[in-house]
Amino acid sequence: MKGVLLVNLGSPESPTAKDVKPYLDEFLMDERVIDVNKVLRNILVRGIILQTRPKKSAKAYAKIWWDEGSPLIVLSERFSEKLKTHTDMPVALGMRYGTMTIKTALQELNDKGVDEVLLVPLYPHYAMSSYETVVVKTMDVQKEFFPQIHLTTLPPFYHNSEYIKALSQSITDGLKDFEYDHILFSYHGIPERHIRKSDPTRYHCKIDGSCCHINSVAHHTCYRHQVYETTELVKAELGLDETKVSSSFQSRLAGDPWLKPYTDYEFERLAKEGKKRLAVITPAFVSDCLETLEEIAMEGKEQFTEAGGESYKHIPCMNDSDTWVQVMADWVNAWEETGALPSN
Ligand SMILES: C=CC1=C(C)c2cc3[nH]c(cc4nc(cc5[nH]c(cc1n2)c(C)c5CCC(=O)O)C(CCC(=O)O)=C4C)c(C)c3C=C
Ligand SMILES: [Fe+2]
Ligand SMILES: [Fe+2]
Repeated sequence: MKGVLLVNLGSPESPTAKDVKPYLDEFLMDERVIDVNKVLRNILVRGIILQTRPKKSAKAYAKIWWDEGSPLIVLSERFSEKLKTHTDMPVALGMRYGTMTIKTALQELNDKGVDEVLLVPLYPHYAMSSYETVVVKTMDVQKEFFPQIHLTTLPPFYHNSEYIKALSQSITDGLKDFEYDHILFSYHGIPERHIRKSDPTRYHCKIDGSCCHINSVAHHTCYRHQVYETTELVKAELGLDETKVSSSFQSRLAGDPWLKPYTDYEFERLAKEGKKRLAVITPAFVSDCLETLEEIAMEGKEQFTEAGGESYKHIPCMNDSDTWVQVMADWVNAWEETGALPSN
């Protein structure tokens, strides 16, 4: 029997430093997130970052936490529950980090008699720190505990036309009551080094924008190419004015250079350029989370208005919108019926 495994990033158990610390430990000790050798990673993460970050992160989580729990978890659960009403297959939800494990979710499917699983990493774009780590972890768990299960993985869907239409619809809905001067597409950042590491040709990705429009096999795993492609396709779908749209990268940690331009610098630049009314969309995330609700909706608004901006709107992620659930249902049901996976 076929079944679906949805996997998102995960959240701490509660917005306290005590619970944020083990969550961040698991997250940042992932070799695909902080990709240095184990000894150095240990020093960096446990000796430096975890000394101060849990307290700071817990404060941020406390600002966005809901009565039901972490927004990312609650919204992923709502999405999963809605998807169940659109398919005959069993659907389970797991998280890459934290207590809602991939193993438990696979066990749930296994107990229902599922032996063919469609793995759906809940990320539109490929990055070693998001999509790839979910795939590798799920394959490891499957090999060790569920060797009888056959796994198929949904490819990154950043350029799929149904996804682009659903994302565009969410922008149209989000802008119903908001006149904008500019729309900023703010994607989660990654270190530039990750782009080079994920380039199978080892020479294509230059990170300066000179490569992303040249056709290459490297684009299958190039986060930078994929996010710019999403922006371009949405621009075309909605007929947006070229001068009123741009992309940027948020959520960087200190250290090596991350993908530029940085979102917080863009808030200032756009305000100084005279853009008074800014809408921000965060398409690297399908569910709202700390990075959208705190960093963009709260902090971003403050940064933009302090720099001279007047009105600001964060457009929510697609979350459990009917349109987005229907798109996912069409993909998983097509796989159930014919084995086909979504293409462009
Ligand atoms: C080296 C550090 C990090 C990389 C690389 C990274 C990539 C990356 N992350 C997401 C999605 C999310 N990240 C979230 C939170 C978060 N991310 C990092 C670090 C890196 N992410 C940290 C330390 C944190 C925790 C919070 C903090 O202390 O700032 C979240 C939110 C989780 C939640 O509970 O709400 C998401 C989602 C992607 C898609 C990605 C690569 C493209
Ligand atoms: Fe992150
Ligand atoms: Fe590129």
